[in-house]
Amino acid sequence: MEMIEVQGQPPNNSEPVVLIIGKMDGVHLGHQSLLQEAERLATEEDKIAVYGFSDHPKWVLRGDESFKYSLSTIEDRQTRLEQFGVDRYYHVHFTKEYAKTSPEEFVLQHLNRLNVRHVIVGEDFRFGKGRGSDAEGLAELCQQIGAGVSIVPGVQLHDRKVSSTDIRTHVTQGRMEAAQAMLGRPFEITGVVEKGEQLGRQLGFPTLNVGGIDEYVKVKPGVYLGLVKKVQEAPEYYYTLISAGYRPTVNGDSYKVEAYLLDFSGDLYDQKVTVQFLRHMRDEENFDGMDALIEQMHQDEKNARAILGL
Ligand SMILES: Cc1cc2nc3c(=O)[nH]c(=O)nc-3n(C[C@H](O)[C@H](O)[C@H](O)COP(=O)(O)O)c2cc1C
Ligand SMILES: Nc1ncnc2c1ncn2[C@@H]1O[C@H](COP(=O)(O)OP(=O)(O)O)[C@@H](O)[C@H]1O
Repeated sequence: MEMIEVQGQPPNNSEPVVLIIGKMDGVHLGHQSLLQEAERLATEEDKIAVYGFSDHPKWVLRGDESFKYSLSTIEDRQTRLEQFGVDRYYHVHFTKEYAKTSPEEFVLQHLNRLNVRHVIVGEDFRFGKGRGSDAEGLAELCQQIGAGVSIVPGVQLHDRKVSSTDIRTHVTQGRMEAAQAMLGRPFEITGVVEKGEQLGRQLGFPTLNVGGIDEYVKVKPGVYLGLVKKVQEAPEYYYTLISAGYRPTVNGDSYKVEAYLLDFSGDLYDQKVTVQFLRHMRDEENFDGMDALIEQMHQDEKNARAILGL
């Protein structure tokens, strides 16, 4: 997929595009409905493009930490959107300055450079300085640049609209099944295996430490059942016990995600892995000594095997 970095105005473009506006964090069921609409509307000549913002406005403008972290990195979004037929991603740098763009400037100057045939947004879309305009306002302005607009209704799940905000809350509360229901797949993070303190193998539970995951929302500290995928040409999956948290028993100092792969032995250092969270098994505990921790880890493994039929 083509990736275009945008600071302020996007570059001129000649090929016709069907454009979806939104960060698409997580590419959840609601986003997937916008993607289906794009597939439906795009003709042979059209490119399908996403106009996505780099950071959440509530983080950039208000410093609200709960909007700092994401369900997906830009690489994750790229991979996923490509699978849904997207040809191009405009990665728009959302800054305090950019937030001053008026609705008119956004459509008549920015979008007007893109040769947009059709724009697709969700029904609650707001845009422009101070969230000044909405989907209807977009439709009116787009008439002036000869682009059609589709306003796609939100996807409902059990009386709530599927949203990235709700999914982030589910993840931080350890509700992995609920997150999965809204995403249409398990919540996952991708990173590179780093060296830890080499304590795991002494305890009989070697764990790979997943590095480079600072952008992701932090799952609630605890033990999870999940999968590890080795990201390579022919991916391999392993059932896994995941420990996420601060490791109070061993005086851990920072938040870490570690994975103990069932029925695996080998070296995974420096490999790229994806960790998928399937279900929360228990909260993280501060054990009185290593023996109690080891005993509990054996129990965790037993519980996991029982669930998986291993
Ligand atoms: C199944 C499992 C459960 C764990 N549960 C806890 C826990 O409840 N409390 C805790 O402090 N650490 C827990 N840990 C983390 C261990 O303390 C950690 O894996 C160990 O210190 C090894 O660290 P290292 O990989 O950096 O060497 C758990 C690890 C695993 C694999
Ligand atoms: N079943 C397994 N699950 C996770 N990692 C394993 C497993 N078997 C071997 N390993 C390897 O051992 C490393 C973890 O060993 P550990 O003693 O916990 O060291 P570290 O503290 O560096 O993570 C992993 O990064 C991986 O390369």
